[in-house]
Amino acid sequence: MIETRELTKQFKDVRAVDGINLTVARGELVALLGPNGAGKSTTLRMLTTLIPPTAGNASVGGFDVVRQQREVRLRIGYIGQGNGAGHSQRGRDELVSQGRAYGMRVRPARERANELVDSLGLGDVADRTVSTLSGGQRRRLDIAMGLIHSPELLFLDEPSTGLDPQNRANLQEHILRLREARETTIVLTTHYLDEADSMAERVIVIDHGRIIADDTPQRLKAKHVGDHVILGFTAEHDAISAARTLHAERHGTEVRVTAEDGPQQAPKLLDDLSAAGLAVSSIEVTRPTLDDVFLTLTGRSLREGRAEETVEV
Ligand SMILES: Nc1ncnc2c1ncn2[C@@H]1O[C@H](COP(=O)(O)OP(=O)(O)OP(=O)(O)O)[C@@H](O)[C@H]1O
Repeated sequence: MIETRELTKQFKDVRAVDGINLTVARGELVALLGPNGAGKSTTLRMLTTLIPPTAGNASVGGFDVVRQQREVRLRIGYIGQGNGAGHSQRGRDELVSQGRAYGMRVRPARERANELVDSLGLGDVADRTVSTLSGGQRRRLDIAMGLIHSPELLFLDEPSTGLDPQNRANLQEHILRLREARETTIVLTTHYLDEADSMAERVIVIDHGRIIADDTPQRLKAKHVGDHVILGFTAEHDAISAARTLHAERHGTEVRVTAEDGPQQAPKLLDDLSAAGLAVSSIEVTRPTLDDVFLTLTGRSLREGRAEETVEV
C-alpha cells in the first residue's frame, strides 16, 4: 500500500525527513511515534502529495506521489492537524460538499454522509452548524470528511491531540471500528504513548527524520527494555546473596532482575532463591512503556518538553 525509498525532505538547513525506507501492507494500522519535530507530519505530507520530497521516492496504492498525484489523492483520506470542516455549515452538508468535491453524485454522497454520521456517532449533532460542535465531535466530523470517498488508506495526523482522555478513548474506538468494518489501511501520527501502544499493531519510532525502530509495541518493549522483577529482602546481606545467586543488580535491600517475560520468570527466580535458603519479603514485576523504549534508544524521554494541552470539549 505504501512503499518509500530513501524518502527525504530538506527545508533550507533542516533535514526534516532523512532517507526513510518504509513498507506498509494493505490493512495495517501503523502509528508513527516520535517527539516534536521528529519529521512525522512532514512524512505524512509527502505521502499525501501535499509537499514533494527533495530526494528519494514514495508510492501510495501503487502510484507515485510526485508523478501521479491525482491517482494517489483519489485513494487516500487525509486528516491534518487543523479542522477541515467550514464552521458556518451544518456538518452533514459539509460532508456532502466534500463528497461532491471528490466527484461523487449528490445521492451517493448523501447516502455515504448519512452512513458516516451513524458510524461515527454524530447522529445528534450532524445537523448543527460546525462551530457549535465540541472538540471531540469536530474531530469525528473531520474523520468523516476524510472517509467520504471511501478511501483505501487513511492518514491521520495527531487525531486526538487536544482532546481530553474520555474523548480520546471514544475517538480511538471509532477509528478501530471503522477499520474493522472496512479494512481500511490506517497510518496515524501520535505523541501519545498509550495511543500508539493500544491502537497500533505496528509502531514506527521516528527521531531526527529517521526510523529508529519498527515493530509491534510488545516486541519493541521486550527487545529494547524487558520486564523487571524487583525482589525485596528484609536484610541487606540476604539481598547481597540473592544478587549473587541470580547474577542481578542490587540497590540496598532490593534486587532487580531484567526478564523477557517477568510474570512467567518470577516463580523460577523464587525457586532458585528458596533453593539457596533465601526468603523474599516482597516481589514486584514492572513492564516497560514505549517511553522506556524511546529512552533506551535515544537517551531522551518522549515526554520531555511536551506540554500536555487539552482543549475544552
Ligand atoms: N515548511 C517548513 N519549513 C521549514 N522547516 C520545516 C517546515 N515544516 C517542518 N519543518 C521542520 O522540519 C522538522 C520536522 O517537522 P515535523 O512537523 O515533520 O515534525 P513532527 O514529528 O510532525 O512534529 P510534531 O509532533 O510537532 O507535529 C522540524 O524541525 C520542523 O521545524
